[in-house]
Amino acid sequence: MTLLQVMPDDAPQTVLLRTTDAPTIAGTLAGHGVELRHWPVRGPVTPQDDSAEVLERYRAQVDELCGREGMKVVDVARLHPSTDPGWAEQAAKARSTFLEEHRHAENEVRFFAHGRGCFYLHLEEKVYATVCEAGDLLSVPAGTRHWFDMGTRPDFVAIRFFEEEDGWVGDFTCDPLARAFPSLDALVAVPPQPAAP
Ligand SMILES: CSCCC(=O)/C(O)=C/O
Ligand SMILES: [Fe+2]
Ligand code: NI
Repeated sequence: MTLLQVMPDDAPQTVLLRTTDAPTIAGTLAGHGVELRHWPVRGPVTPQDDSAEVLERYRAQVDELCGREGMKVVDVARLHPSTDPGWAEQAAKARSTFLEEHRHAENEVRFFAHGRGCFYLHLEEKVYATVCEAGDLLSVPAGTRHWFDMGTRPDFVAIRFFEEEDGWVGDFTCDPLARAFPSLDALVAVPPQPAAP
């Protein structure tokens, strides 16, 4: 389930908002220029399905988005749990790549075709932890401070959209704050609180 948890950037244990309500999530993020939309999920993705086939399933939406937003490069980032020796080490290395706060020179546009991951968006003086799941299309404005957690057991397939070949390159802020915030595993382990009457 898509989830948003908002925390002050200087008090990671203080939860200002925690919601799984899709309109509330989209509305809260839209107030900061971040778009969260949904595409219908076109079937499950298994580790055996190749990336070109996954892209082909979303061809119409991908082409429309590229035309509208001037995206020229599309790729598929993915990781699935495996019993292969060395997988845990490979997963930990992949995870650490995105765990430090960074910015990109272009919009970060990602569609989850499978699994989940959490984008932590550092907007003004708050952190918006946004857990995306299959069907979520997130668009984060260029220059937004953020980091990404794929969890200790990464399982996701994400279509990535770039304006330039090197659009994925991050400019790291060297701010260690990311380490103080709840991980993806911790965020999804907490059951949603009932709404106040
Ligand atoms: C879900 S795609 C991998 C994460 C990524 O591309 C990125 O830039 C995270 O900040
Ligand atoms: Fe990023
Ligand atoms: Ni998987």
